[in-house]
Amino acid sequence: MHPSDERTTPAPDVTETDVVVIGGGPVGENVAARAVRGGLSAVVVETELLGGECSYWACMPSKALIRPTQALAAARRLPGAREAVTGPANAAAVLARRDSFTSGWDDGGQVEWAVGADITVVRGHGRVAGEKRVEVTAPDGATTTIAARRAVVVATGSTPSLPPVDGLRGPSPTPHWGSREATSAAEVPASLLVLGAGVVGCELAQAFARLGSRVTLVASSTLLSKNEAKAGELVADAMRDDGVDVRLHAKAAAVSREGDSGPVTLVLADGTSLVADELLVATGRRPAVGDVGLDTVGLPTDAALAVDTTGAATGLDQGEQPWLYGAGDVTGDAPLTHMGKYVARAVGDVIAARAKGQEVADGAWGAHATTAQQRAVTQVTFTDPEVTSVGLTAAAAERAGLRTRVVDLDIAVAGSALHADGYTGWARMVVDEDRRVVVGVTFVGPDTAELIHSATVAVVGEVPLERLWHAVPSYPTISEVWLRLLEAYGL
Ligand SMILES: Cc1cc2nc3c(=O)[nH]c(=O)nc-3n(C[C@H](O)[C@H](O)[C@H](O)COP(=O)(O)OP(=O)(O)OC[C@H]3O[C@@H](n4cnc5c(N)ncnc54)[C@H](O)[C@@H]3O)c2cc1C
Ligand SMILES: NC(=O)c1ccc[n+]([C@@H]2O[C@H](COP(=O)([O-])OP(=O)(O)OC[C@H]3O[C@@H](n4cnc5c(N)ncnc54)[C@H](O)[C@@H]3O)[C@@H](O)[C@H]2O)c1
Repeated sequence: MHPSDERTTPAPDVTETDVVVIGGGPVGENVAARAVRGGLSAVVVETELLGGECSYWACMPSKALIRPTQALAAARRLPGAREAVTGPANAAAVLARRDSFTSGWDDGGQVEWAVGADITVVRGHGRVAGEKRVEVTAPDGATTTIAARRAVVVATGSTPSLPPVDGLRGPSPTPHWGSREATSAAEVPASLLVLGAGVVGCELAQAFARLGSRVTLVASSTLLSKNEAKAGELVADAMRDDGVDVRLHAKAAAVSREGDSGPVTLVLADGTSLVADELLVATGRRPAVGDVGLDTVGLPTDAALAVDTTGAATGLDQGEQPWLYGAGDVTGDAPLTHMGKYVARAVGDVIAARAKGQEVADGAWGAHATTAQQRAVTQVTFTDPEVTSVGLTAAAAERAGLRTRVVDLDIAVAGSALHADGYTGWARMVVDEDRRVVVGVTFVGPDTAELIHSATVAVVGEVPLERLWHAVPSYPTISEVWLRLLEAYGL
């Protein structure tokens, strides 16, 4: 039973509503909130904790683990502040602060928010059960069916995917940490192997290293390989400075463990044996479509739920009035909280608009279109240095057939020099030469997270370079990098 069950509307009370949302993560919550704002009633079916992965095992706890030691590292870069840092981070205090951000894994606050927003929360496992119907299995095993007058939205998120490595395959893989165990860890292991150097692997490898673990990071290629290559290089350098043993182009062959909690061994394809107290497997996630009843409407249960630009499911005949929608990680598109919530707002709004017979604005950048999913996905990887990006990488722009010009430079402006001694940063601007607008930007460097929104506005606004020139960065800030990028371009 969930701690906040008494604040949750019991399932049997609800048999019909306008919109049923399966999955109460950040995305499902936002779909429901927008639908209610549009005058509809909405039920969210949640099997675990309202708020989803993001609130309890992903964004919030991981960032809470990262931020304190980033502040320490920032102080160490500043003579005058550096001298006041007289010891290592207090790991117990960091973990306690992390606990406060997850509300001790109690979703009572979220349930209260939902109730206040006129959203009905039903505890249980939801499955599509044919057109406009959702079957809910309550925690006690009781089953009920909710009819949706307008729409069913699948927002079930994603689950970790294990690589085909001996000892990790099969129904009972070697005990190890996934991102859940890492972000909710009760203590910092003396040594930690991290398999996978994507966003989860990199953020958590550095976080645990800075909290006192001896960390080995095993990357099958380079670090953060979905980003511009330079980003991964700079993060690898910083990791090494933090004492992380970074293994690039390493292939994992087998994993084993002494008992359930003894030391864990990771054998690489070249025969190298790595041993540590704990192993974090962070090799990606897959859409949670397995047990959601998509087969009852003829959709596959082993692939992401494909959707159009209004979030309506494709692959089944929905006519003029779609009833099945998907949003968030389950769609496989940009698995990020802020992008999922952006889609959620469009989905909630479009369901309400269609219900009222209003015109749907689904053209590029229309109110009901999720155009940014294709053209302006933003992401911050909270390593130190942060890796922040929006839109297309240079390679993606080329693949898209654009005639591009790429401007690269080190971030070395008055603002960055003042920000930290020895500030190391890098910027890339990708310009569509035919339209003379920016289609992609990457910044790598301490505290560039707050800089990326300027780039997002430039990309989404399709601001011509000649007009961007008149956006004057304040002196002395790291934003002066914009002026240098435009000068390097030739303005
Ligand atoms: C370690 C880590 C750190 C991350 N950090 C960031 C970050 O800093 N910034 C960022 O933007 N993104 C981050 N992400 C990604 C982010 O967590 C996801 O993109 C986001 O949670 C997706 O939201 P969602 O609502 O689609 O899915 P989820 O948050 O996964 O929520 C889905 C919900 O559906 C429920 N559910 C599933 N199946 C059913 C069912 N059949 N019936 C009822 N309920 C069901 C689940 O219990 C869950 O509550 C991180 C991910 C990880 C793993
Ligand atoms: N700050 C953020 O925004 C943030 C933080 C964490 C996670 N996320 C989201 O969560 C999603 C999942 O993150 P993730 O890091 O698990 O996935 P990912 O897809 O970003 O990275 C997985 C990595 O594992 C590697 N890999 C796969 N098989 C391997 C193997 N056998 N051996 C070694 N490496 C292997 C891949 O090459 C890849 O680099 C991301 O797509 C991201 O959108 C976002």
